[in-house]
Amino acid sequence: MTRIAVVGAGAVGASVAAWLIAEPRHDVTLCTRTPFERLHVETPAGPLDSHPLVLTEPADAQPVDWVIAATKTYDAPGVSRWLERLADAGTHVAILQNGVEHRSRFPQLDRARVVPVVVDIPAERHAPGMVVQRRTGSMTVPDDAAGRSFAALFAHSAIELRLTDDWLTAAWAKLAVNCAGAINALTLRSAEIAHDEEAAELMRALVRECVAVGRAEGARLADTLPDDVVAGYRAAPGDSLNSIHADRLAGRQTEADARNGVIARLGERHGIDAPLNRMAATLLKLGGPLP
Ligand SMILES: NC(=O)C1=CN([C@@H]2O[C@H](COP(=O)(O)OP(=O)(O)OC[C@H]3O[C@@H](n4cnc5c(N)ncnc54)[C@H](OP(=O)(O)O)[C@@H]3O)[C@@H](O)[C@H]2O)C=CC1
Ligand SMILES: CC(C)(CO)C(=O)C(=O)O
Repeated sequence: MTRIAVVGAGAVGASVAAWLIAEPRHDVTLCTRTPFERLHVETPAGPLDSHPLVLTEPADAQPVDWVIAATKTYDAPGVSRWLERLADAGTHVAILQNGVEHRSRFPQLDRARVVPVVVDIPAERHAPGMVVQRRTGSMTVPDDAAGRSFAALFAHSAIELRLTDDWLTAAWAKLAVNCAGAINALTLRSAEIAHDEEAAELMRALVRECVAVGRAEGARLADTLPDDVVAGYRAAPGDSLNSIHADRLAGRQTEADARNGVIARLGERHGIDAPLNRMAATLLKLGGPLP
């Protein structure tokens, strides 16, 4: 039996947990903030239903083989409280979050046992334990021992696991998609807004800043990325909500710093200005959660 704890059973955590639970050799515990009894995930391959063990208090947790952290980036301190109970010297920790700072959010962990995961699984949470996974999607991890063990956990699942020897580039390419999502969060309009040429041009401009800073950090990003990102939004179902837009609608804090602010912050290290991403992060912060 592989003991797995999923910390944060929201849109991504619940989707991933549902697939992990479907493998009988996995002993899966959900570590949540809001309790629920039934986990129901609508996946492109059909519904996955289960009644997993759900803990809400770190004090009740025991060490496991794998911790899968899938909270928002700003909830990293809450994850660390769970890790104090869930992780011992043999535990691996996978960080399923957006942004490019997966490892630096958890400096206390042994680098060899951390798997930073680029998640491309569009999913929406409708109620605690009730999630719609829009696409089967993929997860990209470094092609090292820990990354390969993480991928093996999903061998039975429909989620595609990609191993890469250039995780930095994968993370920045995903950040390019996410930084453009600020336009959805600021206007409160779903993916369809990318068909508006003025909005699309703003998305491209945000991505151009991301490309400049990402390249300075060492990522190999294509010149076509700004157009590719807009094409991706245009190809998505018009009503899809990205997670930062969903956060605003739900009255939650947003990941603006991890998705836009980071481009301005890291840009400063290289003398590259990223005023549009700085503005997006500032407006999302000052705009705060909707009432
Ligand atoms: N949704 C998506 O389509 C995608 C999201 N991502 C990224 O994945 C990450 C997770 O996003 P997403 O799943 O959308 O987020 P959600 O807000 O849907 O889920 C986060 C979950 O973490 C829980 N949580 C917060 N603090 C704690 C804590 N201390 N202990 C236990 N649970 C806690 C929340 O609890 P509560 O229920 O109480 O709020 C919530 O259920 C983000 O970095 C996001 O950017 C990446 C790709 C796609
Ligand atoms: C762009 C998307 C939907 C891709 O999985 C995402 O990362 C998010 O909603 O945060």
